[in-house]
Amino acid sequence: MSHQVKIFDSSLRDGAQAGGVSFSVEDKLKIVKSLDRLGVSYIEAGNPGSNFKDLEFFKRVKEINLKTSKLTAFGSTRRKNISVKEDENVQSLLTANTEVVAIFGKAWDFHVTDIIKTSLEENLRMIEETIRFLKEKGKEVIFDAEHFFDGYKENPAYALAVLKVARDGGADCLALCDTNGGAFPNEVYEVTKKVVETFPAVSVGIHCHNDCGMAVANSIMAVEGGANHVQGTYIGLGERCGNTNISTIIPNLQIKKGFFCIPKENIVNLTATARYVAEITNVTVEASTPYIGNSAFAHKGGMHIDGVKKASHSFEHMQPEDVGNKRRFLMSEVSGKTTILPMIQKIDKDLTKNSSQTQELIDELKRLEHIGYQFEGAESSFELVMRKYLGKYKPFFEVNYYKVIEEEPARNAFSSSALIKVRVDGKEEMTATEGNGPVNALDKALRKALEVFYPSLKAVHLTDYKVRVLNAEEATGAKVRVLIESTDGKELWSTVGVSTNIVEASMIALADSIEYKLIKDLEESEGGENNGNDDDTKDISSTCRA
Ligand SMILES: CC(=O)SCCNC(=O)CCNC(=O)[C@H](O)C(C)(C)COP(=O)(O)OP(=O)(O)OC[C@H]1O[C@@H](n2cnc3c(N)ncnc32)[C@H](O)[C@@H]1OP(=O)(O)O
Ligand SMILES: CC(=O)C(=O)O
Repeated sequence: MSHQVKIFDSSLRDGAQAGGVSFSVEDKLKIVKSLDRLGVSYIEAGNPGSNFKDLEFFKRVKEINLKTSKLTAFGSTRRKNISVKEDENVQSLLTANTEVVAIFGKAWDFHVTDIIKTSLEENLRMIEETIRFLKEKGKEVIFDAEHFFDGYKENPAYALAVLKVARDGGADCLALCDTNGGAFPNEVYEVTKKVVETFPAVSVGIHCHNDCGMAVANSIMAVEGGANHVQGTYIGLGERCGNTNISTIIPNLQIKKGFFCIPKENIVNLTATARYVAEITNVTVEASTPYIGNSAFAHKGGMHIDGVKKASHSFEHMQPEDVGNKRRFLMSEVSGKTTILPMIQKIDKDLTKNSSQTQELIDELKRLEHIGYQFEGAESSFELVMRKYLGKYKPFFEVNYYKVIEEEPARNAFSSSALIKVRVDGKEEMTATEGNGPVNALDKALRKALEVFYPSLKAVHLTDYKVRVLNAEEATGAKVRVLIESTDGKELWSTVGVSTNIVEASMIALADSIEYKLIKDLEESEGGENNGNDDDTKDISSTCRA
């Protein structure tokens, strides 16, 4: 049986100290449930002495029957010169009524004398008495030795004396905190090893901040030094530069180093949990986050994609599915033929890497990217380029004419109106609509006109619209790239348009989005691929205008 490292998640306490984060009680309850499902040992869910929200949370969390995690309330030792019983913060920890409490106390003599402004002896009493009191109340107590590494560097005897009184008070775990995030892995290893040797009968934990980008490395080195409890936040959120990222530390310890952190069958849920926690927290997980980020297994360089297709471990340290993530191949000007071949073969299965069309299409991809297109994330637009080039394209509609009018001040909620004329199978349809901006008006007008012929478009709507200025030095004359994301409730797809005119760039992306949906519908109804009109046109100019 592998050695256990207990995972202590503080997303809802230290994570809540991150700029831009504000959890509601409902958010906290949802995150508690998902971390419990994942199987972390402890969930430090709030600071009842700090605010009303956390007090309400600790009342309501009783409704949840946790299966694997122990709920933990966080607070400080008693204040100086009062008894523990008189201390409101300590009382609030009891009110929270959790099985476990984590309390922090100063381990750096400078903080004792200059920040909380008391004597070194009183600080030791504050720590020991608070822990003893909480133990007498039947709590499992984790002692967070705040600033332990900085304290140890300046006054090791005092830092160790702090741990000794915590141990004597009955602490179940001594968590060594790199509160300022300035420690380096070799120091963390040496100091943790010394603490483990000095206090062999008690669990030693590690709590790192990421100010030097070392939080995960430092936590690993603490475990190497004998720590068996790691604190952090699930997606690395925390004050300043964040805390040890739990979604990184779990696979590092469990998959790479052979420790037990969470039930084996839950490792596959690491990515979904990260996305869920991020969604509830209302933040975006950095795409490059190890293991669980959207780009953690995304390959862009043509040679890398070629290598991965031949043998995935040529450019991947592990299988993405093992942590519930996915491999992605990104299409761009640094792609090679291998990258675009699957999409080409979806349209024409007889083409190969050596077909002249494959080379011509990769050249076209690079030409379009050179003039400002970006197909990474807008593969649907390039699929249309390919279909047109390969003659596997049926023009579902033509836009004969459009006009957008802006009116300021607006007469009503709509400041813009659009007039559009489309032709489908020789029949013309003209519509006008209003919108809260020119693109909104155009989008509505285009779909309204085309819904007459293609009712399935009623289900399509935009989920994202992004504009990027490509050559800012041209100021208002600059070229812009518009990326839109659409959905029909079943699938998401992205298309792109480029022009010096933002309305035209949007129109290109909107028309591509509709074309893509219609091709998809046709393929579904035919139960296979759309072979279009098979007239070998190589006109791609109506999709991507140079
Ligand atoms: C490293 C960490 O993450 S530790 C946790 C830090 N997290 C937070 O601070 C978030 C929650 N904090 C809060 O809501 C508030 O700061 C409260 C409710 C705890 C305290 O609020 P206030 O009483 O108004 O005090 P304030 O925040 O201004 O100052 C902190 C006080 O705590 C004292 N203090 C700080 N650390 C400790 C400690 N380890 N033990 C005892 N007292 C401490 C300080 O000396 C200061 O006391 P003073 O008012 O006598 O000077
Ligand atoms: C306890 C804590 O959050 C710290 O010292 O960083």
